[in-house]
Amino acid sequence: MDRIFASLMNLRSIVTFLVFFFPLTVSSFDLIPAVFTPFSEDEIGIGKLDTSKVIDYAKFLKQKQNISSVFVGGTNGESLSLTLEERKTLLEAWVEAAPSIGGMTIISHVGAESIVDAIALASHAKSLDGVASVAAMPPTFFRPSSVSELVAWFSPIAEAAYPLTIKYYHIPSMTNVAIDMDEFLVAASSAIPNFTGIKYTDTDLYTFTKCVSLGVGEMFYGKDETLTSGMLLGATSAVGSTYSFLAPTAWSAVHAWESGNVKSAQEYQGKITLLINTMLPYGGIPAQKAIVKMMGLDLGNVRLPLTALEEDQEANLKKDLNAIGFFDW
Ligand SMILES: CC(=O)N[C@H](C=O)[C@@H](O)[C@H](O)[C@H](O)CO
Ligand SMILES: CC(=O)C(=O)O
Repeated sequence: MDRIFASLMNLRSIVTFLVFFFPLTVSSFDLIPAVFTPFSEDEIGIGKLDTSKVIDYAKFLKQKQNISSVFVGGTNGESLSLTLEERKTLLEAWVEAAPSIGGMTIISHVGAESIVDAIALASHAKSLDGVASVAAMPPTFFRPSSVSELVAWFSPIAEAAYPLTIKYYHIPSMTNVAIDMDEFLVAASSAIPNFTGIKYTDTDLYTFTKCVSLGVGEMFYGKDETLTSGMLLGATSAVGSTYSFLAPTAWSAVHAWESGNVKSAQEYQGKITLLINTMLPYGGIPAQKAIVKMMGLDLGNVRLPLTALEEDQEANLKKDLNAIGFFDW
């Protein structure tokens, strides 16, 4: 008994020593994968939403990628190729899967071509117990063309999401909506009570910096190939496709940067960029789903008009990934 007590006291002094000399700086910077949507084969070859795979996906993220937040139904989730019902079902599956891995922070993308659908998705997200916040990209066919049009379109969606918070999802390479984000940030912050910032997927770092300098809202960074540049400029978290399978490397980059080890952060960033350069020629989403499959999690196909890699392409991608040493990172 005495020996146990003595060793406990020893343990206590060791812990006291560690805490005193190595104070834990708990970082709030989060890596949030923009999760892919699982499909299974169907008779007509367009892919059937397969939510039965979500639970394995959640476990994979937690156990192999040290991830506890997800961005559901965004670009890489092929949201604009899903029906409204499918998008709701998908979100419900993530909400149901979360407790099995001890909880997850779930951010739901609710943007849609019809504002009516976007409002319906925002209300649906709010109605579920387990969605932390939402984000919305603008319509891409009839596009808002000014800050005021964008605020006018965004406001009712934000209202439907209230009291959940909402971010604007800026991804001009896909939406062709290239409105000045610093001006929008100012206008949206004053007009919309639950607006909390921008998920920023663009290479224009000047505008990103202007947004950060305004000091209103959070800026989520969406270009994995320059994650650490985003951190330097003031990103508060990052949302990206590669954090479904490259998170250990990305976490190393984040931690190196946070502990002031710039050289090491550059090296990890270099790996992320190398992976993306290797993967992109095979096509973004199909290639990344193929990588996840090579790591033991089969999320199935993609939905038309996207097409999955042919077997030989998959083999070549694997060869290229082996050549850069990815599977040992
Ligand atoms: C255009 C696009 O889909 N961007 C994603 C996020 O928003 C990124 O996560 C990219 O997939 C990633 O940076 C690789 O290029
Ligand atoms: C990467 C990202 O944010 C998306 O797929 O929506």
